[in-house]
Amino acid sequence: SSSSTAASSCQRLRHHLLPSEEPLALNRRLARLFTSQDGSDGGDTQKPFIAFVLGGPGSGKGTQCTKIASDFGFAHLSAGDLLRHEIASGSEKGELILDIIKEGRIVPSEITVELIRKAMETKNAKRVLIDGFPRCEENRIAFEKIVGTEPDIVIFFDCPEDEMVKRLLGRNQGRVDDNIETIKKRLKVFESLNLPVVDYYSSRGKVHKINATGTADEIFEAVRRLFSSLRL
Ligand SMILES: Nc1ncnc2c1ncn2[C@@H]1O[C@H](COP(=O)(O)OP(=O)(O)O)[C@@H](O)[C@H]1O
Ligand SMILES: Nc1ccn([C@H]2C[C@H](O)[C@@H](COP(=O)(O)OP(=O)(O)O)O2)c(=O)n1
Ligand SMILES: [Mg+2]
Repeated sequence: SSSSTAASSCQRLRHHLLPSEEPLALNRRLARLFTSQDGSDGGDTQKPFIAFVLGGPGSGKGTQCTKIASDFGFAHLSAGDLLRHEIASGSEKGELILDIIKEGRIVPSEITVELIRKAMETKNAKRVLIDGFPRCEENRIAFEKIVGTEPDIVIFFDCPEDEMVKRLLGRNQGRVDDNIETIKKRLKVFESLNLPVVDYYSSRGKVHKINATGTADEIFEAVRRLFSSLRL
């Protein structure tokens, strides 16, 4: 929005301010008004509501995100899909990403965060699900630095390993990493690098743990309860 709009808003808002109010307090109040959650500014200046969606490989992140997106009006950004899209583009960066994904390892944060940042900018959505990210502390710190914000909530889908393995072996999407050797590596990487990120957000009171066993519909009942309880 242009500065003239801001200036006229400023004038319109003067009567909300006390005569004695300090300029700093005035700026703070204006900033708050312009970032209010009422949706009146079309999403341009407003910080989106961000949910990180975590869980082991095969825990059902993608499946549940599709449902959340359609029922609660979220944009769904899958870090894995963004990386696979880069592979499919045939770029040199894509070749590097493919080599890493085949090994079950984590792609350098600057690559993934840049893809997420661009996708967030393009979608310009008020509510965003970031699926499969951050996968490690390095991912988390790079996001905070480059995007300059933190998630509002973190969803963690808790699923036993044997169930995850069963689901991944039955996924049938032709993925280069859904074979038993790579799956074993991904599970190790999940435990050693991704669980610490969940612990970090737990200590900050942001994690909502959901039991990810049962049918997709049963799990979504718990997910629906959670999202219905949020002030979005
Ligand atoms: N609750 C569930 N029970 C059984 N299979 C499931 C369930 N949720 C998802 N799946 C299937 O398991 C596989 C992995 O699910 P997906 O949503 O891709 O998980 P993630 O994104 O966490 O790897 C997919 O083939 C999906 O259809
Ligand atoms: N933040 C991320 C997300 C995914 N990746 C890579 C490494 C992961 O094993 C693959 C696949 O991720 P994806 O989230 O699609 O996989 P799952 O849905 O958990 O089965 O992509 C990454 O390097 N960094
Ligand atoms: Mg997925």
